[in-house]
Amino acid sequence: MFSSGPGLAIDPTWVLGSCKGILIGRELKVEHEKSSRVNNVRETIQRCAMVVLELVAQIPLPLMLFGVASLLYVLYLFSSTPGCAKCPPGPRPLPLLGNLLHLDLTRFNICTHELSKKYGSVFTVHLGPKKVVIVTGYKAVKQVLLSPSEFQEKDMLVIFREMFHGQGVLFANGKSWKAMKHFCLGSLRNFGMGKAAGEEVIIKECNHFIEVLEKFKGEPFDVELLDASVSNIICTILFGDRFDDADPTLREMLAYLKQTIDLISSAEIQLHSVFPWLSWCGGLLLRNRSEALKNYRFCTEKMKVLVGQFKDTFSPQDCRGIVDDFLLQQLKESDQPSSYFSNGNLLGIIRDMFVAGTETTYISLVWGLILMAKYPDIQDRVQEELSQVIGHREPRLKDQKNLPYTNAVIHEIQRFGSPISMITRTTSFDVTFQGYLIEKGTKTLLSLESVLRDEDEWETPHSFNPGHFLDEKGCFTRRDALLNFSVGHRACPGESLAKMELFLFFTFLLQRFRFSPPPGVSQDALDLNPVACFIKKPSTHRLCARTSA
Ligand code: HEM
Repeated sequence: MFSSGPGLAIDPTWVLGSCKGILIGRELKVEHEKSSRVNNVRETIQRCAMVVLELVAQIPLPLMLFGVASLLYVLYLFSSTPGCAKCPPGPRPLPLLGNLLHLDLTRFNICTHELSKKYGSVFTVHLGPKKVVIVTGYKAVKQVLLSPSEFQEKDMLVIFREMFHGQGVLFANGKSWKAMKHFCLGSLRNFGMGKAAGEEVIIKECNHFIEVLEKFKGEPFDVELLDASVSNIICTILFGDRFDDADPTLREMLAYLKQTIDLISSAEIQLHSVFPWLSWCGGLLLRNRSEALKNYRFCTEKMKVLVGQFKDTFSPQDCRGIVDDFLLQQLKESDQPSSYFSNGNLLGIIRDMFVAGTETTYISLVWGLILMAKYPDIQDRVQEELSQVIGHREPRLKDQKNLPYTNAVIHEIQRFGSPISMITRTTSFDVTFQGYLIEKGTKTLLSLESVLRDEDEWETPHSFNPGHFLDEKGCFTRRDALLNFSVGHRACPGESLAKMELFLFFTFLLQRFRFSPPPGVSQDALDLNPVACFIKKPSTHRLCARTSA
């Protein structure tokens, strides 16, 4: 995915830094050695690369930049407009670099918005030599998502293929994905979603987080503290029990998850996805890639230990959670050589549920608290409604229908602060879409952000406005264009669970606390611009939570 990641723009300081690193003789590391023949070829390429880089490094920088710019300009002038007449339109690409120099990928959503104004809701850009079709706006994106067969497969960053090998759900395709998605939906229903037991698990975590916040006595706290409580919900559903907040396994997994998301957002990894052959230069040029792969291997080892403990204590009569449910299925299909219930898929399911079930919900909640601190009038109205309808007792899911304003605010938080701004697909065959030809295997980026900010669907798309979800009588009203969980065959299987979590956490916290910016920071100064990242995260990190009167 190329969401609002900080981009493919090549930072010259980074390139020079890497060259310098090479010249001072950093040791060559060649990853994933498969055969000595391949190694020899790689080593030769690396040696050649070093020689070339040494030569290039001797050229004065201004001269080198002038040379590269002139070469690209000449190539641009002599290149014919690529693509076919029937393909979606788009800016004219440079040879090799495509539109990388036109696109500010640290503001990819804004770029996409601007390009869609010029070229329409379906257009082509070239990320390096790779042609990518971008689809924007509610109508076009929904049409792709609900297409029966045209855009079936998910397209993935190269690093995800290297890490996950098509196991699990999130980064899988084909028959294995289908079997695992079916399992996830069924097992989530059994152990979490739409059940009283699921509600109890969430309420336990809400009360736990309230205790954590009370210890700050109104002093500023780091919103990242929320991640352990949110994560413990999916951990309980997976493993049958929560981790202590300070448990080293939980802390390490959360830290590695955050670090890996930042690494994957880096220019290096985005660049690698455009030019996969860069990995032939080993760990030298792609240190973030090596670091992300190392993190992933570390987490996989941790998960293997956990799974081992589960296998040792597994009893088919007493399923503790999704992991046991998987082991039971594995046992039932043990005589079927083609079964998808493999150990690899078990690790994949745990990883996907942990990642998707933690980061997205936690970020949505953080957006919610920041928005309440920024707009105290809206916070007042929510607290007034909670006090009238619920009073001092604990909120419950059944209260939702009696809290129209609070419900509208929670839905608007999901629209305004949706963590996933882009999803990817690829065409399974040549497709005619909205009159354009999209050739087989074309990477297709669907901008969910453009749906959630579609000017034809939302009255004030760029402002936080709970009125989007209220009718003229003040009753809560659903909006079809709220596609933050996606739709169609790849839609989020955790949608119901996430909605339960958002409602309960939000009402528990707002009933108990008044959220405000830290001392010295005004409401106006609270920054609503997301940090450029693979996942759309807010940049503010500290807030105050004072006990409500
Ligand atoms: C506010 C919270 C959440 C949001 C906004 C969200 C959103 C999404 C989106 C947009 C997708 C991609 C769908 C696509 O490619 O079309 C997705 C996939 C997925 N989500 Fe969520 N999600 C959330 C919470 C959760 C939770 C709590 C879980 C786990 C229980 C979860 C598990 C998954 C999985 C396993 C997939 C992959 C589905 C597939 O590829 O078929 N998500 N989610």
